[in-house]
Amino acid sequence: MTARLSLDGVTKRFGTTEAVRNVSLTLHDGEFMALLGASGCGKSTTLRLLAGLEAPSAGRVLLNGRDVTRDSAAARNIALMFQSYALYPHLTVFQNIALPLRMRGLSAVQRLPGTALVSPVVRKRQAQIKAQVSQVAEMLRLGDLLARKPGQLSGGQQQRVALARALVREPSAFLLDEPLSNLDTQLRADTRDEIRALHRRTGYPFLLVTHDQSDALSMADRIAVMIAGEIVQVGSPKEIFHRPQSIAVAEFIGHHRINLLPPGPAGRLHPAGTRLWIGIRPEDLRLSPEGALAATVESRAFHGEETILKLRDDAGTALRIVLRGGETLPNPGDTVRLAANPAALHGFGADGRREDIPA
Ligand SMILES: Nc1ncnc2c1ncn2[C@@H]1O[C@H](COP(=O)(O)OP(=O)(O)OP(=O)(O)O)[C@@H](O)[C@H]1O
Repeated sequence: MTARLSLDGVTKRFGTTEAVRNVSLTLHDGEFMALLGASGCGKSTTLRLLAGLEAPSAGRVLLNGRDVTRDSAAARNIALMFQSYALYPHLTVFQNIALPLRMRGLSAVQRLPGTALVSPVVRKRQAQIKAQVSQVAEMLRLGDLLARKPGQLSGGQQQRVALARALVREPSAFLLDEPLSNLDTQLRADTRDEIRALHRRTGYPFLLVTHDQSDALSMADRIAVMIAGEIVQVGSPKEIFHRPQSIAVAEFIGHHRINLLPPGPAGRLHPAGTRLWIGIRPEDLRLSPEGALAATVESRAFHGEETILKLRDDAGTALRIVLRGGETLPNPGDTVRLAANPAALHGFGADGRREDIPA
């Protein structure tokens, strides 16, 4: 795969705040990458550095292998979409989408009303713009809405107009900053599909910034996990979920927070001879009379399709287990035994890094 857009050892400081620390990251041709991290970890700054809206304090930005660190955002032609759609309310959908083409393809004088009547050049260019807008509008199912103003559109439709406006520019890459955060659950699911489909149809490299792991896990080919200004792991959604490279990533990923058992004697869930922290996801633990780990139930919460038990093991460690079957549920105060498939255990050394658990 060809590298399209990269950060090479980039650091960005705002006064004494180091928002982005020595980040190297490559977005390849045609791939869909998610930049995932908690609020304030430096995701938006990373996008702005890529797009050319911020200059790095150190390091380089590369576009198609060329150093563009000092190039303007306009020269890079990278589409950057924000949480808010930033459409012009007084312009129609057609005019909003056509705007970047008009700015690029017509001079200030040629953009004046009426010039098409007297100039064949302007007429020809306007016909081209109309064709380009129609093609993109069709792709995003906006064909019937071209005469409306943004105020007459739903949130999802406004979002599609913003995508269309970015798309007509034929950008080098698409950077999307939390595009789903203003949407309700159903619209969010539809827009996820929309963005994925747009990516497939256009083949542009996409980088999606999100704090929502479900968005990242469900949409991206690769995920870059960012914590406190640093990229701590890059991998496929399955790798990130099943093989987190550190306790920090393991705790960040997963619908339910992973259980962590401190190093302890063999037995319990610890294999013989290890001094590792053992991570086990709440959905990977099960109740079993022969289970190696004894624990007391502290609370039980029914959530419809699943029940969450909070427990404490005999070494005092708090644990959670998610039950989805129809088993008889223990009550608070009961002592139970827990078992886990050895393949579901994650081992971490004292420095928090992943280590293989000896067989
Ligand atoms: N222009 C700025 N001046 C000073 N500090 C800034 C500036 N922009 C960002 N920061 C700081 O840099 C850090 C990273 O901010 P950034 O907006 O990149 O995070 P984020 O991960 O995108 O957060 P969110 O998900 O909340 O948007 C924060 O501590 C923020 O306060």
